[in-house]
Amino acid sequence: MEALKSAKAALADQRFFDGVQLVNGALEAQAGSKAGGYAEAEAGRAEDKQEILRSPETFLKRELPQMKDAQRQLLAQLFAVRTDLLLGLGALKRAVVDISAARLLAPEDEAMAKKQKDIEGQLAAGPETAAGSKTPTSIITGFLGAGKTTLLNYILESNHGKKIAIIENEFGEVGIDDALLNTKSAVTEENVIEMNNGCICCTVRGDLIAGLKKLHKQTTGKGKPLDGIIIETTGLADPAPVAQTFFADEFVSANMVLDGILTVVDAKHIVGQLQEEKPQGAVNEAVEQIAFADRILLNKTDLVTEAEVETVQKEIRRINKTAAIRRTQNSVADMDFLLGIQAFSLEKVLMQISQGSLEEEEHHGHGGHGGHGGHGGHEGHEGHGHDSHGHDNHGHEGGHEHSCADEACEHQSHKRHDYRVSSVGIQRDQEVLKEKLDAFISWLVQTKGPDLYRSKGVLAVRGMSQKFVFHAVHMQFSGRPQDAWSEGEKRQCKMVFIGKNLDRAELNKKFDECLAI
Ligand SMILES: Nc1nc2c(ncn2[C@@H]2O[C@H](COP(=O)(O)OP(=O)(O)OP(=O)(O)O)[C@@H](O)[C@H]2O)c(=O)[nH]1
Repeated sequence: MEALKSAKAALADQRFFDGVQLVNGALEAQAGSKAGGYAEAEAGRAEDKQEILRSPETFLKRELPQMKDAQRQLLAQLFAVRTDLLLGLGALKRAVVDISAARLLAPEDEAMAKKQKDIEGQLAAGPETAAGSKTPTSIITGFLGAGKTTLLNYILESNHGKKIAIIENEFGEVGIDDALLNTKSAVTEENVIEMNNGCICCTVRGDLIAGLKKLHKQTTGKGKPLDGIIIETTGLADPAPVAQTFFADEFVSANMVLDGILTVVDAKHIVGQLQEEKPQGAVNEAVEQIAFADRILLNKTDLVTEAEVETVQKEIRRINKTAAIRRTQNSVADMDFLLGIQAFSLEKVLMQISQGSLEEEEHHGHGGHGGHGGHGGHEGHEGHGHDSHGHDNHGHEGGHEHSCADEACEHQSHKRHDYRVSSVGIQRDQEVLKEKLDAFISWLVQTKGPDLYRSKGVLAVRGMSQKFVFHAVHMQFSGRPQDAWSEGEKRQCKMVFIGKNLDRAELNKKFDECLAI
């Protein structure tokens, strides 16, 4: 069957969401197929389609006796492929449901029996190893009118077969976004919780926790676990306290995992929004939202020229060098770009940094050739074991880490707006000493925490056979040794910091004090 073949190809390419959608389509077609000899009544077909996606076991127990062998085999394969796709997305609980369905259809298949045992073993191993047992949660942020609700609706309308709940934070007018939401999607009213006490970022984080708890009770507590949660923040919100909730609160960190921060940017207005002068001490929300992003949707590209999009992209790169950028219209992007990105998992940091995919910016220079949509990101780094160049902290960082002899280039850099937010990358081909690293981290978190929006890194610690991997949002730090260095692999340290008023020279100097020389 064509869809099965395509789903297998998607699995091989790690396009997990695409793959899930292909399988869902095929399963729906099977459930709705009169030729299949089941689901006869027209009225029953829509329900069957939902049921085969959401509760395959119930569907199969009822329909199995009427199925022909060929259909059983096809369905078994579809569920087996969807199991692997869900594993790719880290959705362990859903994978168990699917492999159980596949086993119902093909009880003699030993490979499937083994797979079922493995997955159940992983789940039983507890939340630390089974990140998949936590509900992945995405934060959508972006300036007023950028296209956040459009993105939310697009995700909800996509045929991903997932049960996703929404938490919205309204600023000012109550309930507008709620009214705009398309209710024919996977969202049911009971899953929409609005934060009406004002701004989610500073005053109602308690409400967010309460909201998440309520959701958990309404769903997992009733045996109807969610596949995901999306939090849409107001256009004026700082996403940090929302993100920090996932580190700081015990209940939330035990049951939910932050999947990523998606920032929608209005290609036509963003440069003005970024450059808007704020009163002393006040934050520019548009700058912060870009600084925090794991994924950036450069939206409304229909309203600007190609040259303008290029300029906007360069400005974004000056603030955040690691987020992947995708140019969009009406916030339409691949589901794999948006959900299941696991941006906060230590494994992802490790993969991203060890693959060296973050290093291209330096070679491109000029700070602007970053996001070729969907690429894991690009990151400036400080060269190999030597301190970098004479840029001070007057806002010319970001795109100009290299010492540029080109006069025109310098000239251009001095005309640039000073966002005070930039990315600093550090790379050293040396090891660090553990006790000095602890002191560095403690200095970093305590003195720079408020200004440090995002940081992540992979470090080689002397005497440690594993890589020390960390990530942090402001002062919320998470790090641990994982994955051994391979035989012959160069032991090195790579980090990136995104924040306000970052003093590149100071960060380098302090980090160099940790080096084992
Ligand atoms: N031309 C154009 N319009 C778009 C695009 N994406 C969204 N819009 C429109 O822009 C307007 C604002 O979109 P929303 O999705 O409501 O934006 P938002 O970020 O949720 O807005 P707030 O809730 O006010 O912060 C709507 O009228 C959308 O239809 C796009 O790519 N091109």
